[in-house]
Amino acid sequence: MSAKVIDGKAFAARVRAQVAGHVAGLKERGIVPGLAVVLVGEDPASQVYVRNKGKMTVEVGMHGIERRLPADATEPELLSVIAALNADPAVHGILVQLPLPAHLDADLVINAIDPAKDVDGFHISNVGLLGTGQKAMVPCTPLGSLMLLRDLLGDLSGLEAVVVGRSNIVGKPMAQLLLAQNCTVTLAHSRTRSLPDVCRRADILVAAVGRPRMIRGDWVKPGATVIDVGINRVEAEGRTRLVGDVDFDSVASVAGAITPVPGGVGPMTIACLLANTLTACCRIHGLAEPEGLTA
Ligand SMILES: NC(=O)C1=CN([C@@H]2O[C@H](COP(=O)(O)OP(=O)(O)OC[C@H]3O[C@@H](n4cnc5c(N)ncnc54)[C@H](OP(=O)(O)O)[C@@H]3O)[C@@H](O)[C@H]2O)C=CC1
Ligand SMILES: Nc1nc(=O)c2c([nH]1)NC[C@@H]1CN(c3ccc(C(=O)N[C@@H](CCC(=O)O)C(=O)O)cc3)C=[N+]21
Repeated sequence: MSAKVIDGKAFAARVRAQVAGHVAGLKERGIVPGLAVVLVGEDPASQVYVRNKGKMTVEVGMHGIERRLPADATEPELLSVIAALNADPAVHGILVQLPLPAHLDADLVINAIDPAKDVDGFHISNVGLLGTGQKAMVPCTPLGSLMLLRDLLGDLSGLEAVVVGRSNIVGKPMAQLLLAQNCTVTLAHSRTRSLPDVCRRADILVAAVGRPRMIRGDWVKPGATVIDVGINRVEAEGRTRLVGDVDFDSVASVAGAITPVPGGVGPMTIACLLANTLTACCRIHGLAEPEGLTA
């Protein structure tokens, strides 16, 4: 192996420590940032994410709120929970855990969140603000990935970036952020022709596909920086473990740097969720925003 393994876990701990420092400062003014997480149903993978988020919210000194609804909750029921959180002055961030059960319209639900409290950055207002280079709430996973890239590479201007996956929650906002950093961006997906050739052009390769170990060493330009967003549960020897969308061993022998799974982008997502909640709280209260925690 030749690649540097990017320690997202350690970086995320530093981001959380910064957030905690700002939260302590706000407390002296009598302000406690509040993050509300809305869960519909009992998706087991979601439960882990929610538990980790809850623990870290309290750790940085924020107020954590959880609203659980049964899997068969109706749209009006869910919308009324969101309306109450929008109106609650103790709540500065609202996250509705995705995916929602199929009978609920996710776009409608997300767009019911007050954009100022939309710490996922999924509301159409925030998507539009990001796309036009205006101040927005930036989706956590792309924001965390960008922080790792800037820390490692500094100025990203002129670099070839290839993002594999075009979801609204990862691929598209990741491409927007890289474009704003003056990368030459290619957004690849399931209809992309000659995907290995496209990937081999990349100085920065971001994998957000949801296919275990799809991207292999011979798809990667020597020295490239590889960000593996994928979180896939696979069965091996009777146990489940997490693997990314990147075949770590073969890619690590070619790449210049790579994020591991677990311990890469995942912890950064949670750290950025807390950073976004802090940013939202400062904006709502008309206070100066903390530096270095936004895109
Ligand atoms: N680390 C973290 O914090 C987070 C990790 N994740 C993980 O990231 C991964 C992606 O998540 P998400 O964006 O929500 O996934 P989606 O399923 O919403 O999107 C997957 C994307 O990958 C594309 N794709 C699927 N198969 C192929 C293929 N064979 N070749 C090329 N492209 C393909 C799809 O293309 P098309 O549009 O053409 O169908 C689609 O654009 C998952 O593993 C998820 O668990 C997600 C969020 C946060
Ligand atoms: N509205 C919404 N916003 C999201 O951001 C969102 C979502 N819904 N639905 C689910 C996906 C997935 N996601 C993860 C975040 C952190 C880890 C994470 O912390 N992973 C750790 C540990 C994982 C473990 O060990 O279980 C790691 O990779 O090291 C994983 C996955 C956010 N998502």
